[in-house]
Amino acid sequence: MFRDGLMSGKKVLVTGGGSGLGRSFALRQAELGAEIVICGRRQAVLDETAQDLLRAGAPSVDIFSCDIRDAAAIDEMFDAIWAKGPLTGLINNAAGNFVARTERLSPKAMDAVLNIVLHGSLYCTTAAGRRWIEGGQPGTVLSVVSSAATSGRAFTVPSAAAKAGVLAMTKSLAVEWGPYNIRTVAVAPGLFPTEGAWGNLRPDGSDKIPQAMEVPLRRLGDHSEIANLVAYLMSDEAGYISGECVTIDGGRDLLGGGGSGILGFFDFTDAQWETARKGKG
Ligand SMILES: CCCCCCCCC/C=C/C(=O)SCCNC(=O)CCNC(=O)[C@H](O)C(C)(C)COP(=O)(O)OP(=O)(O)OC[C@H]1O[C@@H](n2cnc3c(N)ncnc32)[C@H](O)[C@@H]1OP(=O)(O)O
Ligand SMILES: NC(=O)C1=CN([C@@H]2O[C@H](COP(=O)(O)OP(=O)(O)OC[C@H]3O[C@@H](n4cnc5c(N)ncnc54)[C@H](OP(=O)(O)O)[C@@H]3O)[C@@H](O)[C@H]2O)C=CC1
Repeated sequence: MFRDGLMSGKKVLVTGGGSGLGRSFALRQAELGAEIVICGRRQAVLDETAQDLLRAGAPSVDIFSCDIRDAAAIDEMFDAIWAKGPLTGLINNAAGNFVARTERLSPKAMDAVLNIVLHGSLYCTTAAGRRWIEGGQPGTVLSVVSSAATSGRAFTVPSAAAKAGVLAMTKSLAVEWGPYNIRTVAVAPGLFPTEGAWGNLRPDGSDKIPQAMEVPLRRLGDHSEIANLVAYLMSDEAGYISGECVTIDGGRDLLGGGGSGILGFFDFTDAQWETARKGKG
């Protein structure tokens, strides 16, 4: 689909790039010639993916065990990256999310999600932007949001609120940093199977109908479809796109309110919520 070497000369950090969609984004850009940096909390996951990235063709791969809730740790990571050469792009992909009745959330539970998604994305974005501006270098920030950012989503309220914040950040910085030749864009994925999303968001009994039936195109997304979109948006071919959020969900958001998958939770019993919370769902 793309010319060989589309991403040659690029160096991209994917937060949460060791697994799930982030891993697929990193792999696709490695195939297209980008140097890759990934971070996450689990060292073993990062190590394994680093080998896959080299095999895929990345000219270099760096990994950082870094919790993006920690602004100081992020700054250290960015210093270490810049010491070897500046990034050209950042993908805010790492996230945390789970289903719960909002009125029962503890402050710690709210913070767990907000600190990863909203604070982590803002810390990483400013860590990159500050360095690009000081160095007089262009850059691209792509943030992975969801249709919850615009439509809201019941039972995952901290995530919806955080994603809305990240989308507002994207649109705000497209203006503020445009004169520095820094682009900020977003993608809003629909249903793309990953361990994290399916493990945390689909406890037993929550699917009233088969998941594919929540989608007008009658199927789930394939990782290659969103990885190609992300590669395009990160490339110079998308050089005039800024402040935009591209939805890639087979039309699911147009069903309204986060899809019919929500309906199962209205009838959840206390026992089902407890099972979901313990991760057995
Ligand atoms: C398929 C369809 C796609 C549908 C498509 C819809 C797409 C929506 C868009 C977003 C999708 C995604 O992000 S999918 C990505 C999902 N991936 C992940 O979540 C992976 C990373 N997640 C995590 O690490 C954890 O789940 C998370 C809890 C967020 C953070 O872990 P921590 O170890 O930091 O936190 P913990 O110490 O375990 O918990 C912190 C507090 O949160 C509470 N807590 C934890 N889980 C809880 C739960 N289920 N219900 C209530 N409360 C909970 C704990 O009790 C603690 O509060 P106290 O008891 O008070 O101490
Ligand atoms: N899959 C889907 O259908 C959808 C996904 N999305 C979005 O796509 C993105 C990827 O989701 P998905 O791949 O499904 O999620 P996963 O849970 O599978 O992956 C999340 C990644 O983020 C990392 N991560 C989580 N918390 C932190 C942290 N505090 N610091 C550093 N890294 C962290 C995890 O690594 P580790 O645990 O090792 O830290 C993991 O590699 C997210 O932004 C999500 O909101 C949006 C809509 C739908």
